[in-house]
Amino acid sequence: MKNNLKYTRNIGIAAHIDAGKTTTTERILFYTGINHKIGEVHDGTATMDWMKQEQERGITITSAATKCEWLYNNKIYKINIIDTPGHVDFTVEVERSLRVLDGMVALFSAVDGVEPQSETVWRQADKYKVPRIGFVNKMDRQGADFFNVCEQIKKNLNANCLILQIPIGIENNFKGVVDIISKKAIIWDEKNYGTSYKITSIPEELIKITNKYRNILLETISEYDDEIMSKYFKNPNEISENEIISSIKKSTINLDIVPLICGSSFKNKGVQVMLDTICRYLPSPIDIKETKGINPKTEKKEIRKHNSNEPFSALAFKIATDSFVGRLAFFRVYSGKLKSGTYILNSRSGNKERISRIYQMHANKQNPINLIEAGDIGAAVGFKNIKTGDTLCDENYPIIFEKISFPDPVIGLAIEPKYKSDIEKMSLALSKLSEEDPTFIVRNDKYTGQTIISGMGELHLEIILDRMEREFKVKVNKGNPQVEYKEALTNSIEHREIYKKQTGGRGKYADILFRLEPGKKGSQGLEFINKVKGGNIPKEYIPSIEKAFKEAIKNGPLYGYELENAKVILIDGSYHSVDSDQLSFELASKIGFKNAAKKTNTIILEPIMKLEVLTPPENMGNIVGDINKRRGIIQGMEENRSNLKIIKALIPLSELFGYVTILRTLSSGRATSTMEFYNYKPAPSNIYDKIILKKLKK
Ligand SMILES: Nc1nc2c(ncn2[C@@H]2O[C@H](COP(=O)(O)OP(=O)(O)OP(=O)(O)O)[C@@H](O)[C@H]2O)c(=O)[nH]1
Repeated sequence: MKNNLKYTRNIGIAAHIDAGKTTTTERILFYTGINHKIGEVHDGTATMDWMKQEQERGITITSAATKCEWLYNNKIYKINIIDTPGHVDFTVEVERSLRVLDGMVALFSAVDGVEPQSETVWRQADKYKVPRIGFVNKMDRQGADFFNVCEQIKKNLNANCLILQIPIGIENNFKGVVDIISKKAIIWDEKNYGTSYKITSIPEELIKITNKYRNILLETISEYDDEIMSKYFKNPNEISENEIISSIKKSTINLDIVPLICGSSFKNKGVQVMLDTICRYLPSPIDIKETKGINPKTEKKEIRKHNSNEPFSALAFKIATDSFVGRLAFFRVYSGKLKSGTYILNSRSGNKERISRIYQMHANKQNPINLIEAGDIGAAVGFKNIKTGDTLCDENYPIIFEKISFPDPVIGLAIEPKYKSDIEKMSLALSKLSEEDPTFIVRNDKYTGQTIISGMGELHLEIILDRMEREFKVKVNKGNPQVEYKEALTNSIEHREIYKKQTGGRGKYADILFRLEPGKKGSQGLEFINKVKGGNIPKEYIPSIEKAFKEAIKNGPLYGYELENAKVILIDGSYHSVDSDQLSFELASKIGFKNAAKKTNTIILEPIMKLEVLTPPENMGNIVGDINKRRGIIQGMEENRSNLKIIKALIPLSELFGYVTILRTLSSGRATSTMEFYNYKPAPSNIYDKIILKKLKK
């Protein structure tokens, strides 16, 4: 079939945990004919939750991609869907998916409204400028209130919501919706899993409210559309349905408005209309015309038009190990086409790679295809060296797209294999798992020699250990969870390092003079500036110096924790025409960093978490008192519609281990909490003693 980009949609479904993402995706697969039966999360039969751990726990852990087709307005639309996890420990899955998607369906629970993780995914979508529609799910549940959720979205997410539907009935009695644009009612059939529905006239009692919201709709879109505005003032009845639809699409793509609809995925109501809404308002790859990047050779900006006739370019957004096909790299094609069996350039590594096979993904199943074109999402095998965020391109037209940024892991765990003979198996498992997951990091503690694995939270590490046991057959002993601190320089130092070795034959020589400084506030990693004049250090050695410093800052001078940031200004140096080589300069930089860093003043930074507790009012005093005792700072208190108090606080991670159990005790099991990384802050001095004591004990 010809790839008609106009009728392609690449979308993600994202929300707070349990809002119903997987349930909704399962309905989509059923109504689009991909599945002949509806899979349910609670039965462990959801297609998209294919991992054993997902089925057992009823949560999504890894984002799954699939493709389906939907007939809208007499055209077949091809929709690539990514179902993402809601739990904050797996936020990386949302981040990387949003980076390559053109649109998002933000799901909300009609009862719980905007929840902490809804805010996180919303911010992530803002960051990547992803147009979105909102689907207020669970309209059948007791306490459901569509208009209240709309108000919360406006207030808490600062969104310009555009209500497109009025619910018909509510809770147990939820039957369907009034479509404000067509002024028609859609009532779902209770039988046949909602596959059939009636389109009828608006129930008498909803005419007034429909007219009210139709007016609000026209007013809102006319703010962004002069033509609609002038017609609206002359005679609103003259504005046609098609004009309204194309105006909404334009403003949605420009991120000016967010269309809102509602339904109940579990009760099979509203999902077909959601698919129509995706086709109607979310952008096709050609609505977003181009992607910007940098040509690594000229270092100049370039663009790739989203078009199959342009040179090939794609972004790898996920690496997964599959037991049958091996290492699978998921990628989004921005321009050109790729045939299986051909070569591409990985512009990060500079290596040419042969793509032996290309697949269209359906959860964990691969359907082999020969060709993939601009606008599409697929997976491939054959890569020797590939990382999440790599740009893949035509070797004659190299380009590097903006990288995906990932948060640093904050919780660590010391592990060792249960059986000595498993050492190699363990290191293979760890390297495969960290290749898949950029927020899972493995390091050796420089003081204790232990292997420390670190991740986004306790659940994240629990799942990693579970996967090690099941997929790689390695059992491990583990220590208690520990905080992954960071170190920060507070002053700058100038240092000269001369690395010299005379061995009789060709020796080694490198001389560098550099300044080591704290990095820019809020920045991460190394900023490297080369100020060497007149070829005192030949150009070809500079990248080795930069690489060595980048590596060196992973081991801070105080306790070996990673430096939050640093700036290195290479000022001068000298070389020897025979003895100098890249390795000499690399070693001079590594040793130079250690020696310079020893002379700096370094402090410890500790991760601070954003904690949100939901509790009955009578337990609030106890919980707030406890938060204060744990060095927490209360940020605010609110009340939700069920009269529960919401306590928001910033609190050091080191005070939050086992918090779920503590909260249970404080509230007799009635309060719940969510936490999410906020920032790093200088730790009080007693933390230094704690760290040293721990390391000495080991
Ligand atoms: N009553 C009702 N329950 C729903 C609805 N949609 C989902 N659920 C239930 O809510 C629970 C969570 O649904 P999921 O689809 O797993 O939610 P999710 O957002 O994918 O969850 P995570 O992936 O773990 O973040 C399940 O028990 C569903 O059956 C709905 O429309 N009405």
